[in-house]
Amino acid sequence: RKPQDAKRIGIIGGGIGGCASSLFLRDALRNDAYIVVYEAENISGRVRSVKLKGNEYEAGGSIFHEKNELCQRLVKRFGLKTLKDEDDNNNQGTLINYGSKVLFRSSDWSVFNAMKAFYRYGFSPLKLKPWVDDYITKFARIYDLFGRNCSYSRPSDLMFAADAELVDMFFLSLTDAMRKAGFGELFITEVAGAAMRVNYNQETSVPAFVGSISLAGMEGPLHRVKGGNEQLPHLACRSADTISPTRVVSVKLLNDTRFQLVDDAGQTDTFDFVVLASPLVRDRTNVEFIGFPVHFTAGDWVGSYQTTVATFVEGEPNFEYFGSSAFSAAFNIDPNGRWSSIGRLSTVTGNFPQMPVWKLFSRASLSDKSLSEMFLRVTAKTEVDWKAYPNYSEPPHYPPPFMLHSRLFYLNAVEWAGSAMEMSLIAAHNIANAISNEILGLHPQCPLAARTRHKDL
Ligand SMILES: CC(C)=CCC/C(C)=C/CC/C(C)=C/CSC[C@H](N)C(=O)O
Repeated sequence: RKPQDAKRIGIIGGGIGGCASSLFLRDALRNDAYIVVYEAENISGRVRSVKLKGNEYEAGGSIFHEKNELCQRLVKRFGLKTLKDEDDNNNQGTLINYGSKVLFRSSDWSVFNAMKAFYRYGFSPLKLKPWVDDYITKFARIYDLFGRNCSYSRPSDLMFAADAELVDMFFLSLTDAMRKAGFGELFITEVAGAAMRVNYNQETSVPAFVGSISLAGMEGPLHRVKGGNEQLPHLACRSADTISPTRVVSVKLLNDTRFQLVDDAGQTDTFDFVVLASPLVRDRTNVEFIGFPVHFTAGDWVGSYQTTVATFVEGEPNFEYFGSSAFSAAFNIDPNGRWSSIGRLSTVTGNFPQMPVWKLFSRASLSDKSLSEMFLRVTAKTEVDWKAYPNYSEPPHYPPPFMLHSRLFYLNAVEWAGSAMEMSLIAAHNIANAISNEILGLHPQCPLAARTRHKDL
């Protein structure tokens, strides 16, 4: 094709999903596409590190699972290395708390610990890994589907094509799914509760799909990119022809095949395909849609996002406040607790600074008074406050479609199944397959989608 014939693709949002969409589209379409990524704030979005006293720490999307193939492939492709997110050799134990009451304490997986875990939770700890691994294996069939160029118009269709059981997990709470699988009540409340709190700042009443992702994020093996996860979106975004440092304020349907985007600098551009790679958030009308059918603009797919505050503190914790002697990490399952989790951090290069640095997650900003109760000494601190994840206990109760309208895709729909770096890459790959199949006239033979079974989707 001549450059002027290249299809124009506008990507709204330069987080890991938007940047990966650009990369996967470039892979599939080479010079047949002209790609613009709009990002007014920072490329890499919620996959970001913060600086404290000259060192950098992961502040947002911080880990991926060893079996997360798309993350692994990008790491390899960009010539990066990973750090295994394993305990440092100075691990001083992990606590599960209800406020300042310690419910369970582990030091490492010694025989003694296994006995303690058995005493409190029975056989449940032994069941966890096989249960989570089974879902990870089912989930991994997505990579075969992508290898065949398959794409689906909804997250539930994609999951169903990988394995029907994955979709069943959208309709059960984590608590119910774990009960059904024979896990004990105390284990669900405390261990699954701790996983949900540290990964999503939410409870086990959320759908089992995101719940099992959160357990996978506790079980591991887990990795992160040496030097910082944000390198992945930054390097992926190099595949775009233009990065526009502006915010798209409206998407207008010009006719059935073209869209007009207007940004906050007043620039207008037209595109053949649009990828919305930014969450549709209630009370924060980020993009106006003009000229679309009414059902599209009714807001059924707009949800609320959970505020998570990450506070980074260099200092000495007041371990007594957390009801214990020294520890490396603690999770609080009290739903009204001031803090959700606290853990000692290593830098993005894997070093533990001499003066320990701690990351606290909470639902609201921690006042100086609270911090002075939690720490005997604070020598430096910084805070990142963001709408980190969907609020899974509020609508939409199952994920919105990827395809909002012919040739208009919503990447962050996938977050309503589960929010994780790999999930954004999966949505990006699915959308890139859909767009490139249409441009190249490909019609791959793909397994059936969910609606044949789940009529309500
Ligand atoms: C369906 C299941 C059980 C797994 C799917 C595979 C998958 C997406 C695993 C991801 C595990 C993981 C790294 C979870 C962390 S959750 C969010 C976290 N706080 C972060 O992004 O840093």
